[in-house]
Amino acid sequence: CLFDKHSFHDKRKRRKERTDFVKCNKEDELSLFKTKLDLHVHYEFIINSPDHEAAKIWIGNLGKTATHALVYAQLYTPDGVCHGLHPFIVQVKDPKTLLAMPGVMVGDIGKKLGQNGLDNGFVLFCDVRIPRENLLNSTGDITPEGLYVTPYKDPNKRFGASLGALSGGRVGITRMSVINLKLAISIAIRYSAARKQFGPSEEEEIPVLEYQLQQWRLIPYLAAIFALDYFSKSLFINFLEFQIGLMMKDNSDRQAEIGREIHALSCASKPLSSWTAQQAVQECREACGGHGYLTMNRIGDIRNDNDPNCTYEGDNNVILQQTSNYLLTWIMLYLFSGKSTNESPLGSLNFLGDFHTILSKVFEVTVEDECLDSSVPLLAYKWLVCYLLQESYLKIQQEKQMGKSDFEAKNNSQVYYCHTLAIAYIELTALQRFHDFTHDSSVPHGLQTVLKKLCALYGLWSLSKHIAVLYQGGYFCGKKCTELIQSSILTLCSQLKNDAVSLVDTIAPSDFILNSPIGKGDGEIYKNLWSAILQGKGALERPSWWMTFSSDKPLVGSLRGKL
Ligand SMILES: CCCCCCCCCC(=O)SCCNC(=O)CCNC(=O)[C@H](O)C(C)(C)COP(=O)(O)OP(=O)(O)OC[C@H]1O[C@@H](n2cnc3c(N)ncnc32)[C@H](O)[C@@H]1OP(=O)(O)O
Ligand SMILES: Cc1cc2nc3c(=O)[nH]c(=O)nc-3n(C[C@H](O)[C@H](O)[C@H](O)COP(=O)(O)OP(=O)(O)OC[C@H]3O[C@@H](n4cnc5c(N)ncnc54)[C@H](O)[C@@H]3O)c2cc1C
Repeated sequence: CLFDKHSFHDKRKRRKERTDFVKCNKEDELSLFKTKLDLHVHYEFIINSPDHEAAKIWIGNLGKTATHALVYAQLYTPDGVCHGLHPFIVQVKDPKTLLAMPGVMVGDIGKKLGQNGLDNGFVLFCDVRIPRENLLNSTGDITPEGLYVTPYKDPNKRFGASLGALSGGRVGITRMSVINLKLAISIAIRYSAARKQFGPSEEEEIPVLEYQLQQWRLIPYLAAIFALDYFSKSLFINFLEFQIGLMMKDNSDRQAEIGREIHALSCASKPLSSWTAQQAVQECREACGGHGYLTMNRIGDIRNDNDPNCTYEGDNNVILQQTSNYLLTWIMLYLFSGKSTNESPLGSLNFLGDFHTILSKVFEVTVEDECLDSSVPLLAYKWLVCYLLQESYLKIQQEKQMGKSDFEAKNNSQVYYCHTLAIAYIELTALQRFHDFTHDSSVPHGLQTVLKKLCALYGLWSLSKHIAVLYQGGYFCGKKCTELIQSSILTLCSQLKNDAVSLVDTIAPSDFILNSPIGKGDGEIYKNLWSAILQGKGALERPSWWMTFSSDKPLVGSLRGKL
């Protein structure tokens, strides 16, 4: 150490006055890491967490398994300047003993609602020294002379680039949620096709899937599987293109634009996919009646395992704001400043080039036959996004005119405006991509019919949640518009009902993986359920407490009050 003790402590003292954020593994958190970080002249960093509130918790694998952590910390240079969040590799455990390294307090946070196959940990640091090389330096570095250097002029841009790693997780979670959706719907549709209940006469009982209500509850989610499956794969391919650009050190404007668009898309695709799955799993649980509540049938586990997809890698409600910020930047840059519109590299903004024309449109469909096509919800969605974009922008301006700060104006414009805007934008993008796919000549003709129906159903059903805004902005007028959307949804559900089991067979994993007696591919729900129940541990045995209870049983009346 080139600092003498005195000067080192002086620096520590000055640091004490600051509250810094250190994020372990990934950036964010509920509990802040109040940490001090010094650059040592021997080019070591020193990390400290002043108290338990500074503990970073929830880190996947850190509780029991991981030996090294990626820590996001505020980087301070010896001149006292803070350069913002940077990623550091820190060894937290000895790989031979799995015991904590000196100065590191690391442990497991305990049982969670789900995902207990993975340990989540906490960590605190006390004077932990790490070499200068442990700073991952793609967005900022320290020279051998101890100077901070970065290729980014704007600290916010450097911060954004540093958070770019989170996009990959969000793209991944979008797909993970689709998998959960597939599992739950496979179980519920197979069960509903086999489970008979009531009927038109005393003698005849019909499968519950024959009921319009059951179809309306489940088949739109089946359509959502196909739409979101295609969309999430296409997003993953976009993400790969972006990663290849990063690896090839592509510094072009296009590469930077792809990064921003992926960020906007993934911050909304994760909410769309995880919320769709979460709502679907609950619907499936109820659609399977009491058996849906039996642990062995798996729906409870799927619900609990999908649940954190709504929270980790950024809470859905929080990251949706990143998407609406992106869209609002577009409107300010290209619309109100009078510049001509540009096309976004991944195409999700291209339709905004016709912003004014789209806004002047109204719903023109008059008969159900025309409404059974995905081009109908697609047009409506384009109008919806343009309208919500305009209204969100105006709402923020209005808040500012009332004297609100930028921070307050944004916060007060989320509900009914920016939040809905981000959701409508991602639903439109998912629908547009699936629509293009189902109309592509490379798709075999024999499959196109059913895929187009699924696409139309997904579009109409998603759109039906925005009916109030469609009337509010004048796209819909009169009750006929809603009637057409509703009757088309029911017609498509009924048309797809006979294909539902075959469609499930194309997406369900093997019975071994699905692991649900009522969801098995053979449809023998009662045989499978009966067999699983009888094989249950202790199913036919007396309760474990019986012996204790009967050998030490109080006499009847002996516990009665003596007075
Ligand atoms: C394979 C799948 C595996 C799944 C397992 C998952 C396990 C889960 C693990 C975790 O949960 S790890 C922890 C994950 N933590 C988070 O996701 C943190 C969520 N919070 C945030 O990302 C930030 O708080 C947030 C960006 C939402 C808001 O931060 P700020 O309000 O300080 O930032 P701001 O909005 O001012 O953004 C600064 C700039 O960075 C940009 N930016 C932010 N994130 C970016 C990103 N990811 N890519 C590109 N740009 C990004 C942003 O657009 C903006 O650009 P502009 O200045 O040009 O407007
Ligand atoms: C199973 C699991 C695994 C995880 N694994 C990891 C991991 O490996 N590494 C890691 O670093 N983290 C991990 N996390 C933590 C996770 O990333 C965070 O929980 C997540 O980012 C949400 O942050 P938070 O918990 O601080 O929520 P908070 O930000 O405290 O949010 C609480 C509530 O407040 C609302 N809210 C917050 N800010 C706003 C706002 N600006 N406007 C409106 N509403 C707002 C949110 O919508 C939310 O409903 C994990 C979490 C879970 C559940």
